[in-house]
Amino acid sequence: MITELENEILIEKRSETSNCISVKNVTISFKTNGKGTFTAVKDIDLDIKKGEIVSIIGHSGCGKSTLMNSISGMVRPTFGEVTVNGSRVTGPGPDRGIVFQNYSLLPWMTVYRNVYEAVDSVLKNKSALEKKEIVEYNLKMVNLLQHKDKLPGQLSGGMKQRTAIARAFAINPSVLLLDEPFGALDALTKGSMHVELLKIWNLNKRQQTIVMVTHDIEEAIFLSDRVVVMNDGPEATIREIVDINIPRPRNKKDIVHLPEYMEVHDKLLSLLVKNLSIEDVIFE
Ligand SMILES: Nc1ncnc2c1ncn2[C@@H]1O[C@H](COP(=O)(O)OP(=O)(O)OP(=O)(O)O)[C@@H](O)[C@H]1O
Repeated sequence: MITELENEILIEKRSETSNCISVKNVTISFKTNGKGTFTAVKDIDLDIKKGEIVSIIGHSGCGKSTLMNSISGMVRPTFGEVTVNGSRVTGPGPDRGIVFQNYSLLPWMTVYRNVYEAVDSVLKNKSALEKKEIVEYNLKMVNLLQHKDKLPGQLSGGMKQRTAIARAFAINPSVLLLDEPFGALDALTKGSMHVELLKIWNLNKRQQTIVMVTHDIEEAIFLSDRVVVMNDGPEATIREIVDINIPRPRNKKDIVHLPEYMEVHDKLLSLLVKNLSIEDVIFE
């Protein structure tokens, strides 16, 4: 007879070996206006295990969103394939919640309605009361309950982004795809959203797979198990995948003093920043 805890560990161990997302030999080219093609990313191979948090980092325009969109199903690979939970991705699906950098809220619906519609279309077997509770819980989490009746046009950039985050969290998908989700937020809100994200991940027994595009090295280290560093495009490839071996739970204030943190921070900086210092210019 095994205990509940042993059972959970067994499940976790089993899931550690199974890939949730598999990007196989993916190349993505776009048609350009002048009848040519532009290859954004080339020959990408990336396996992400169930329950992993993986960040994608790289310079602006290198193809992070393109790679992410091949997982969300918004962009079809020109070559290669992406599978999620064993099924080939052919379009968006309710198993993947997405937060874009440009919010993507429906402008004619209130904050409450934007979240409710998503919950209503995905969690069909919940009662109306349960759906209302889920929406309110998630709006409270992002501090927007008091603004629930506003339209997107009446919100600040950060508030729009928080609405989009609440909407993605509310449907509790097995895969959460976050494209610079916290980019528009002030440092304090960003910090508390990081904690909320990890809280939700823990509540789901760390079984939810999270892929996040970011420009923020500290954010990537705090949240991730691995950081995928991309080369510049066109024809961008994966430059290196860096493991973040910092034990969880992580405390933002404490981890920065750990040798593992400093080592991985240095490594990411040197992979991403070409010139770490500038020569003083001497005017004669
Ligand atoms: N639909 C499209 N048609 C043509 N080119 C595209 C399309 N989508 C993306 N690209 C090009 O692909 C390249 C990668 O774009 P992508 O948005 O993936 O970069 P990114 O790394 O996410 O950038 P950022 O960090 O600035 O958001 C860019 O050169 C972009 O212009």
